[in-house]
Amino acid sequence: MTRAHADMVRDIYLAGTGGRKPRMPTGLTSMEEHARAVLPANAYGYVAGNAGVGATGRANRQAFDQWRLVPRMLRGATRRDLTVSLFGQRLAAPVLLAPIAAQTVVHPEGELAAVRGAADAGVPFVLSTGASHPLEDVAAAAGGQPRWFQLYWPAHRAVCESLVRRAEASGYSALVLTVDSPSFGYRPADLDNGYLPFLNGAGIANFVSDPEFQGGLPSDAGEREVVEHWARVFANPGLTWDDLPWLRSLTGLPIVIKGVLHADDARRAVELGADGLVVSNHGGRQLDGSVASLDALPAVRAAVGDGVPVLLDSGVRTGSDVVKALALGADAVLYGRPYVYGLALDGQEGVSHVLRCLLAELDLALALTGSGAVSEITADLLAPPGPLAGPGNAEGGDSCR
Ligand SMILES: Cc1cc2nc3c(=O)[nH]c(=O)nc-3n(C[C@H](O)[C@H](O)[C@H](O)COP(=O)(O)O)c2cc1C
Ligand SMILES: O=C(O)C(=O)c1ccccc1
Repeated sequence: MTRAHADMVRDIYLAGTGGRKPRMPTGLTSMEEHARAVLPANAYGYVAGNAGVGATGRANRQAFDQWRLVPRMLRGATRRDLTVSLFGQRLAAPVLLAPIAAQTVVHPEGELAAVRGAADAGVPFVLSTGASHPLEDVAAAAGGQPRWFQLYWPAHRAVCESLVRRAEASGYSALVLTVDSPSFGYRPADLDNGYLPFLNGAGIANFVSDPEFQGGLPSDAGEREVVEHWARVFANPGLTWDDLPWLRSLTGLPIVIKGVLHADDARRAVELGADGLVVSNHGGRQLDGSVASLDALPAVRAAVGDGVPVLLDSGVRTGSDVVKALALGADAVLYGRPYVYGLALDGQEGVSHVLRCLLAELDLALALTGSGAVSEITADLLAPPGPLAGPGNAEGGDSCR
């Protein structure tokens, strides 16, 4: 990296003096309202929607808001090193794009544009099993840039193995096994809209392109039969920890378990061969009323010790949020909905714009906390959590969008 990310901010200020404005908003929480204005209501509801009354969605944001950073002065802040190492891979920043299914519902190019935007910013992309494009096509669009594959473990082991082999063959360098969705949560927005993206084909590309999946279908199967077969194969509510050694024996790729919130589950995952964890409540879309991810993080970190990579998602919006997550024990974060709003607004450009904003803000947050490198972010940057103040927070804070 030849220029600090924060140089982008200076460029925008300088451009501003010439009367030019950036085409997209730079406020990372305002992406959402801009995207809402351009998206059909059902697509917006699918992305922004939470489970139940949205209690966990709000809790995710409140957890970030109640921690305050204590900036440190005069430590020298000309250069910041944002890079981190995970599973022997060097990352430009402690940020990856979260797996988000069915992205053609917000932009016709879907994950192809998103992965290109991620590659522009040097940020790894985590592709969902429920992607709108086959994983091989997304790998090709990524060029040489790093990518991980998120696995929803199908009901049929042959399909599971096939997805893993395809991911290996296409250069995905880690598997993210999501364990918090034995079934999808109770999501009123989608239920009210009668909107399930996979029903119109947006989230089943990795299945219809899979030889093992195809093998379970008559050759003349119609659309309805394909979706019904998908519904049988996709979900695996019977999965238990006892299945994990089979996956472990199947692949040499690092296995990262996503959706862990309890210290005992974290320990168990690691005992059974997981290489890393994502502390996540699926952005408040699964069990409404469940604990905020950030609140669950310290106990998970304590349970597995310092040697195991622990990532966090759910509610990360700003550079300061990334600093808070790292200060509380995360090695990196998954960035979710905001990049999908960028995708909705301007495809590949929109995604890279959102990431440039995030990395610029993170770079500045390091400068302003007197941290020369990500490794210098420690718990002593945090003030004890205090009560939330201000009219916005009195109503329950930002919604988690
Ligand atoms: C529209 C949408 C689709 C998602 N699809 C998946 C998925 O296919 N697999 C998965 O593991 N997580 C999925 N997630 C969860 C994200 O990976 C991540 O945990 C969540 O978005 C974090 O919350 P945030 O975006 O509010 O920060 C999805 C989230 C959203 C918003
Ligand atoms: O909406 C989700 O959270 C999700 O995980 C998903 C997965 C597959 C298809 C559609 C949504």
